[in-house]
Amino acid sequence: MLVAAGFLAAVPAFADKPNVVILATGGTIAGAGADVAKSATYQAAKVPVDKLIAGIPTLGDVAQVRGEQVFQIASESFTNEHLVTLGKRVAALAKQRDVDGIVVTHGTDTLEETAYFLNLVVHTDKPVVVVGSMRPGTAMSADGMLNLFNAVNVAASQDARGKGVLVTMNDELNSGRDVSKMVNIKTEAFKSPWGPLGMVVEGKNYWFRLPAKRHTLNSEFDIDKIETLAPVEIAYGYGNVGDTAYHALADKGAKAIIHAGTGNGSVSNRVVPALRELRSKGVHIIRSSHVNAGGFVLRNAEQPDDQYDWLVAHDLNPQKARILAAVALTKTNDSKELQRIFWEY
Ligand SMILES: NC(=O)C[C@H](N)C(=O)O
Repeated sequence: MLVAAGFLAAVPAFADKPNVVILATGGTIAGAGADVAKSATYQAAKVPVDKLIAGIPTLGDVAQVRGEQVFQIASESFTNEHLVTLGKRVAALAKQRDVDGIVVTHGTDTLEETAYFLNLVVHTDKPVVVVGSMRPGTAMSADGMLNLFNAVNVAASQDARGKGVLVTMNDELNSGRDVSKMVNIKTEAFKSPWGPLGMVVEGKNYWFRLPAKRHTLNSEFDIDKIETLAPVEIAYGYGNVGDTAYHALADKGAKAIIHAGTGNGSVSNRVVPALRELRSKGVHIIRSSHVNAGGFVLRNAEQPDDQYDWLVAHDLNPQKARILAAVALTKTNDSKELQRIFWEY
């Protein structure tokens, strides 16, 4: 069962404090290891949200906090159905007058996908903050406690409103649109290719820039009108690549294939004929780049997108491009419209 929503925990606080709801989905921030030395070998998604909240008594000084256990999973197991369920819950809470901000605790493996998804589909200017940790709470120097404390502070603050979905990891305030997991073993794991929006230090936000792309209230996508996401898959580009994966994904019903390309989103000449054939059968081909520090793919760079009617993901990495395509295809199948959406979001 996907949903186990329900009131689970509350931290006593003064009535004049902002109301923050923590939606817990699992991940390492809810992880547990066999002993304090186990910072990397542990089990994710073990600790319930009431225990996470109880572990940070100072949260009560910041906000009236209550928790809901939406899922208890490692984030690599997130599906489109999880995204839609979570998005609808965030949107419903954001409409409540007695909710000032929302925190989503999440595994870090797909945190960047969920944060971008919520940024695209939840119509609110209230702070929505997605947070995880790289070490379980049972480990020495666990990072989840401070990350969650920061997230609640940001969700409770007026100055975080209208900035889109945010991610608080390692004291940085990053846009959910831009941020990506860059390394899997350090607490400084999340970076945005265009830099953080700000810092959160000792419960205070320090802002340096604003998101330029459309999000939340200014988005044409609305989770209240979305029941299912379009099937979009990713295939990886590398030396000696063949076209088997592309054909297999299309045969299984992919409406779009994100080409996680080399360099400029380049496509091997061993693959080009297959992609042209799939496009002629109606599958959208979206070129992105899997370069580590952030790609930048332009139309007609390396491949004649205008001639082939392919799309480019611009600076979105393959997994974020999948999210945008899966959302956008719920509204349009027109390639010009889809390309406009990729420039605007
Ligand atoms: N650090 C983490 O949270 C990793 C974990 N596999 C997850 O994404 O749930």
